[in-house]
Amino acid sequence: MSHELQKSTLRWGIIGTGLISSWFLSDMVAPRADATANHTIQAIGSSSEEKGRAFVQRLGGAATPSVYGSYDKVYADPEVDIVYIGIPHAFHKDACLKAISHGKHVLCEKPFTLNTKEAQEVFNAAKEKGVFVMEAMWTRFMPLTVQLLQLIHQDKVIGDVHRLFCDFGLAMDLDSLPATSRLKDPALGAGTLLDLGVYSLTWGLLGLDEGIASAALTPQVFSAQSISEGIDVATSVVLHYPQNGRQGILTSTMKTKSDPVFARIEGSKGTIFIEGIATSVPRRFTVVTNDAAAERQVYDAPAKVGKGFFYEADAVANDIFAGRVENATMPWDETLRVLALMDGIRARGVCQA
Ligand SMILES: NC(=O)C1=CN([C@@H]2O[C@H](COP(=O)(O)OP(=O)(O)OC[C@H]3O[C@@H](n4cnc5c(N)ncnc54)[C@H](OP(=O)(O)O)[C@@H]3O)[C@@H](O)[C@H]2O)C=CC1
Ligand SMILES: O=C1OC[C@@H](O)[C@H](O)[C@H]1O
Repeated sequence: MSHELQKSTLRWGIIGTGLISSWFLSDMVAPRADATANHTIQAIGSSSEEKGRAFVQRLGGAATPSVYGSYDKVYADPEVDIVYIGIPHAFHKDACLKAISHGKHVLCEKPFTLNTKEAQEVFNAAKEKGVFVMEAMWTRFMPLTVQLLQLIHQDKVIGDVHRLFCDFGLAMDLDSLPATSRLKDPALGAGTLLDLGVYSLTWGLLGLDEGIASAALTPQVFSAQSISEGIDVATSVVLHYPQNGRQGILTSTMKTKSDPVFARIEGSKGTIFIEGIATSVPRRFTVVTNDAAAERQVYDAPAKVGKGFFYEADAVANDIFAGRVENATMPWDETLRVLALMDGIRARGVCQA
């Protein structure tokens, strides 16, 4: 690395000033009683300095970052420890590689890259440079997710898991969006699988099997995608585990909004219902056992301070302070595994919408 990392505070450079960067930044500057690391917003990189300044002003708060009218200046800023990449999917790989080449650590939004090959290139570069890199799959870091997985896999509150259903649907009026929107333009990596289905797939993988990365079981995958104007507007995936007969039915769509109860996990002793404002943000789950006399158990997320991006950010900071280049909850092999499944789903074939 080109500078000595200040051990007590992780200094973030954010590239892109769209929706996710605004959410991430506001979480980073919000005071929190339960923080396990300190963060500061050191720099913002935008396609224009004016846009970057308006972004900082709009968000207000305590952040007084350097504002640059280019991403390159963020990568080159010696005061920046880590680059947060909040730009369209198609640009993730290049942004990661540029940040890494300047010796920066990287937290890159989901999907990490467009495909496995790109991700492997980034991880190879990170390995060579000795920097930390992680896909920002924030849902995995939320305390409610961690608690849920503990109850399923260690405490076995619903016995043997049989099936898991998960949906992420948003009703998007694609006609009203400009052709350049990241949600519409195939060249930017648009489509439900990479944008929304990655969460349904994540819940399926985590709920049906306690192993991740190389410790995970390999499921058979069946899938169908509805393609319209070059992007998948709906994707359905069935995971089948021949090892134990478990099945996951995992869907994403741009046509309709998911029910607030976005997932259901059925086991030999009961069922768990997961709900939230989006499939990426679980706020509550309910355990209903087959024992008719038993009370249903409701588990809520901790009282809301921000959106919840600080859980992943704290984990990243603590890894970096400890000298680790990967995170145990979202290691490189896990990102590669999810991308490989999505590569296969897209290669498998499609129907016109
Ligand atoms: N974790 C989560 O819950 C969420 C994650 N995401 C992820 O975050 C990333 C960005 O999504 P989101 O913030 O919604 O996207 P937006 O369209 O709101 O913003 C993207 C930003 O990227 C920059 N950009 C660079 N090149 C382009 C281009 N050709 N077209 C459009 N924007 C460009 C722009 O910033 P500038 O002009 O300042 O450079 C723009 O504001 C994606 O990977 C997405 O999947 C998105 C929403 C939620
Ligand atoms: O990650 C996401 O979650 C929320 C959605 O609004 C967004 O399109 C997607 O990128």
